[in-house]
Amino acid sequence: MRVDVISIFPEYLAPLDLSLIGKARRSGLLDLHVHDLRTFTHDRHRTVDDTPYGGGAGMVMKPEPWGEALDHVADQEDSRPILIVPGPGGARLDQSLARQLAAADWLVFACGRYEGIDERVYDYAQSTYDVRVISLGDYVLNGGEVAALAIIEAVARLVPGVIGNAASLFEESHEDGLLEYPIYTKPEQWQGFSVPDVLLSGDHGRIAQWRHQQRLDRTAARRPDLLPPELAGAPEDLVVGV
Ligand SMILES: N#Cc1c(N)n[nH]c1-c1ccc2c(Cl)cn(Cc3cccnc3)c2c1
Repeated sequence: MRVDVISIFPEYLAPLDLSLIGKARRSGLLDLHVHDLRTFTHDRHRTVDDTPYGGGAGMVMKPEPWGEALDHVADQEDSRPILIVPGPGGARLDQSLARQLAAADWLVFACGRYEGIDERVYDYAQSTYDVRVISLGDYVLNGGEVAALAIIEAVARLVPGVIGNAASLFEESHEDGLLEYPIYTKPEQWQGFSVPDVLLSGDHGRIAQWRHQQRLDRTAARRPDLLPPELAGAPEDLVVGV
């Protein structure tokens, strides 16, 4: 998978050099390119913003640098990439959308700042990109970089080979609609807290059943909205493993 990120703060994307994503880059599983939007300005001050037409607070990102940056990136390959523009008004990222994006060969992220990007950039990009506006959720960030980091991590980890133990993907929260079960490791006793006996039993059938029930209980308690329709609305103590 190729990923390009355009930002006025390219150093914000430095965490993508770390851990599993960094390893995926070094192994060639992830081909990541970060571009400084100011590279595509031509004035002495490398201007990327200006006052909004119609008045209003804050500044708007100028269309010209974005147009040049998006043309430059699109010229790198022959295929039609998905352009992801993080924005508070976008489609909310969830695991289903992450899986959809993980199937793409090429993702391009336009990380804006200020009050946002001139609307004509979205229109201009349609001829070359599959444009998607995506939000992390209903809270306010200062720009698109944090969202891009989250989306890239959520997507890249689904690319085969990025996560060493692919089996671990299947029982994670949100992968199949339920939250994850509690996990424990050594020591057996710690600060007066012990590991549930069933996990020490070696009875894999009982362990699997206990873990499934834990997932149902946790989902009922913390995220009842995620429960399958047949269990939605059931009293918490009646959400019994099915
Ligand atoms: N994704 C996401 C996301 C989220 N969940 N909250 N805020 C954002 C987000 C993404 C992109 C930008 C750009 Cl460009 C500028 N701002 C600041 C801003 C704040 C309030 C209203 N308008 C713009 C962004 C906020």
